[in-house]
Amino acid sequence: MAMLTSNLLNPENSAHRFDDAALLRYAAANVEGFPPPPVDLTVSRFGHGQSNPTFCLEAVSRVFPGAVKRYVLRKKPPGVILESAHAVEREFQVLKALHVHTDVPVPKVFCLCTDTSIIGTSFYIMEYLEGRIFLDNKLPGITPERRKAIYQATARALASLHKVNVDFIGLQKFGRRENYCKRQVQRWEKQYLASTGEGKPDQNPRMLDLAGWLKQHIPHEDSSAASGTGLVHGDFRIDNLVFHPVEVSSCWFSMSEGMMESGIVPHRIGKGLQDRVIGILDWELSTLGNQMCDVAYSSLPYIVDVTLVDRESYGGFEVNGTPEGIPSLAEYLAVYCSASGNASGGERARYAGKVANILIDYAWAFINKKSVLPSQPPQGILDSEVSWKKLDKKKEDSYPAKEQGKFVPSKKVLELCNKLLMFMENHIYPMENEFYKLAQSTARWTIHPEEEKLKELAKREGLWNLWIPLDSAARARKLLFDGEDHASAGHWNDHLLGAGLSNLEYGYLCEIMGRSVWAPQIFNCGAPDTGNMEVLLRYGTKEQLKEWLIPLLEGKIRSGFAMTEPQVASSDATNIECSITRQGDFYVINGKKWWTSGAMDPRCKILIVMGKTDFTAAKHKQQSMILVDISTPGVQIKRPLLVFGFDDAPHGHAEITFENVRVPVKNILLGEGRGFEIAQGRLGPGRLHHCMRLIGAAERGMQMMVERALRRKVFGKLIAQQGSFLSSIAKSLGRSEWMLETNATYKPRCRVELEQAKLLVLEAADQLDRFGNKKARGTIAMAKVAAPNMALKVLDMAMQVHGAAGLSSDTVLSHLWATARTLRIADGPDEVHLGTIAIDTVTVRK
Ligand SMILES: Cc1cc2nc3c(=O)[nH]c(=O)nc-3n(C[C@H](O)[C@H](O)[C@H](O)COP(=O)(O)OP(=O)(O)OC[C@H]3O[C@@H](n4cnc5c(N)ncnc54)[C@H](O)[C@@H]3O)c2cc1C
Repeated sequence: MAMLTSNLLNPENSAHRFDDAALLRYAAANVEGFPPPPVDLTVSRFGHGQSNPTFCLEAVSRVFPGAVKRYVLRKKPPGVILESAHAVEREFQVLKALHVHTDVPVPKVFCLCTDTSIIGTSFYIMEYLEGRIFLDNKLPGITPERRKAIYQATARALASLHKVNVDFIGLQKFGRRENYCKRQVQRWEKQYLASTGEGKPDQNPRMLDLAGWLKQHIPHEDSSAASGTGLVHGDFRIDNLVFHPVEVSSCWFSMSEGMMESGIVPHRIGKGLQDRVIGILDWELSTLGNQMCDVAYSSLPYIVDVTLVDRESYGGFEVNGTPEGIPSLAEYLAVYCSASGNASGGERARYAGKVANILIDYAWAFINKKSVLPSQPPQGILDSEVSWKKLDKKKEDSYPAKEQGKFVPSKKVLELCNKLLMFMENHIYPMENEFYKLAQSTARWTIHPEEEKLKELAKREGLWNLWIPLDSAARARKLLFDGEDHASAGHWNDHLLGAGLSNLEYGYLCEIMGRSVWAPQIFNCGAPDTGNMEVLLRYGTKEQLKEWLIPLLEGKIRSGFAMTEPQVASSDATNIECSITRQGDFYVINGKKWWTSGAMDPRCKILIVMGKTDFTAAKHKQQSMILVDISTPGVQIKRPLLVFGFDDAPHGHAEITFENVRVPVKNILLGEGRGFEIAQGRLGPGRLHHCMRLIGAAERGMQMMVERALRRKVFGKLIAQQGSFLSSIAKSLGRSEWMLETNATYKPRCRVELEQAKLLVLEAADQLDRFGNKKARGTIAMAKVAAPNMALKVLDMAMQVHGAAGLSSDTVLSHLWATARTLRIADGPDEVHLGTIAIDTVTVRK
């Protein structure tokens, strides 16, 4: 049975009696909303738990006696204790950071008092959470259905805290991330040795063997501060969680307009939030470190049962049977994976020696087991909202190495993929809301400070300028460093000229970046900068490279590409009218451009402008490209343009006029009349990147669609379970195609189209690497048609499954969709690519 929080209260323990008057004065001054004096204060102690003593303060206003307010006070134990033990200050710090900056369920903290004159030790006061606490992890007296939900909620709560990015909530110095397991084992061993032996309980040699084994089997990632490290609770178990207080009983009816229209009888839907965790308690052992330790510790009931009764077997659920409804260990771990993304006395202390020996035995038994997870996904898990598809996806996402095949990433690329996936999970997705918030505020045309910090982090992690193809990097290196000091060239090799990847290799990485509209720029891989840098790398002079390419490669400035003009059909670049006229040592530019992406960005310093230097030359020799410093007199940004209402702040798409803009002759790229040639070069790799990103956007849409379908119930069933039922209903009613599409069939269909498009994009990248831009153009054109059209379909279905939320700005779907839609025009209209494909096909046939 569940205990309510209030059932765990005992009358105050004399060892912890306070000076009520001092405490009242302190609370009135420091606790937000504390009843004004005169107040009667009752202090009772929570009986459960054995760490920092914890009390309930009940404040009753004498003026309004009905107004009872409850708070929780947590303090250090009285008497002399180790400096580092019972650090309520740290608990306060972590709770505050989590409550203010994240959705992790924790009580709100009001104040930390380090003045020992108030109650004798440091303490803090926090919100009182009335809810259910399950002291027995077998959940006796609970229905199987609720047991399942409770364990799932537990796994999700753990995942939520593990997803926290400590760098963003001020906890980056909360502990040392690396060598957590190693330090833990060393500490246990030391404590065990100190508490056994002469005059104390006997030493168990198997414990020493166990410590030795553990030290030899520390997971290799433990030594680094990267993957799998972050905030660790340190004591995560079900009895440290407060669940929503309402017992399950209520159901309610809902009838949407759609149901009324279709005449479908409403079903009982939704069982509410009763099994939601509303508070994770007891943060005394929290720190930064290897989060898998929390996962392992929370799985302990499956392995060993250390409740305080004598019995024959201390085996956990896996030995003595899992109580009906409680998911298997594999299922529990699946939910976790899927969602991620003092001892102030007490009975337990008396049993510590016995418990230690039981744990030693079970630890050895567990070590000798082969694997925790079965080779196949657990059956029936779909019913419990968990997506094995998502786990499969995660497997996919971890890019396991294979041995052969055309599109098999190398080990180096695999490593980069895994690093990038981790970066997305840890740094990009958690920041998306923040970035959107700023982009919708009045400060929309400014840069979020975290963006620049993340860029630095990406640089440090070697995830910078990955788009640079080998040949372009080689040219830049030669131009910039030939005859110069090798040390500085070495620095460049390491940091700024990419990772020496081919276009195909970059394809795998670019796809991952495309999953968030905010990601590419963090890795200095965003449009139009990559295309512009590519132009400079291929065609720039040494001087141009030094002046503009270097700051672009460093991510210090951004750039725009100004070709399209409002008054002419710009898909045919021979139409453009902007003039670039030579006058002595200068070119003078006059014209009007629009849709210059990135020009609104405060960091945008340089534009590549396409215009005509000779209106009388041959059709494809009239155009030139020239570098224009955006601050040159005569350059005027007129307005940002909107795409389906998105202005894409702070990046933006600008309308710009050029009035007698004078730029030095040295700014011309490659030479007069070479603009078309450069445009062809720029449209190769740079634009294939769009296709790669679109694959990523579709993957994200697909993943969100699946998650939603497995979570959301309509008419009494999960959307994912509606399959054939609704299909046949839809058919018999002759309803529109989406009804058929959005159910059993949509996922496989999307996947087929996505895989087709992905292979085509990879093929185009491969051809680009092997045959060059010109020969690969037919396949590139195919990819440019296929990718946005596929992404639009997948994202459209994802939006459909999300209902109204899919169309709102509360999910990333509508923005991803809008971006994908622009690319059927912005990347050159489909029709132009189809024309290229036709010409290419005819030429090949001939
Ligand atoms: C979000 C966004 C960002 C952009 N960013 C930039 C940028 O950074 N820099 C820049 O210079 N431009 C940019 N553009 C502009 C983009 O490159 C142009 O819109 C595109 O080249 C088409 O030119 P247009 O709009 O003048 O259409 P038009 O050339 O007028 O074409 C209109 C339509 O005519 C049809 N059509 C065209 N050619 C053919 C054909 N051969 N056969 C059959 N039908 C055809 C197609 O249906 C096409 O959509 C951006 C556009 C958008 C929407």
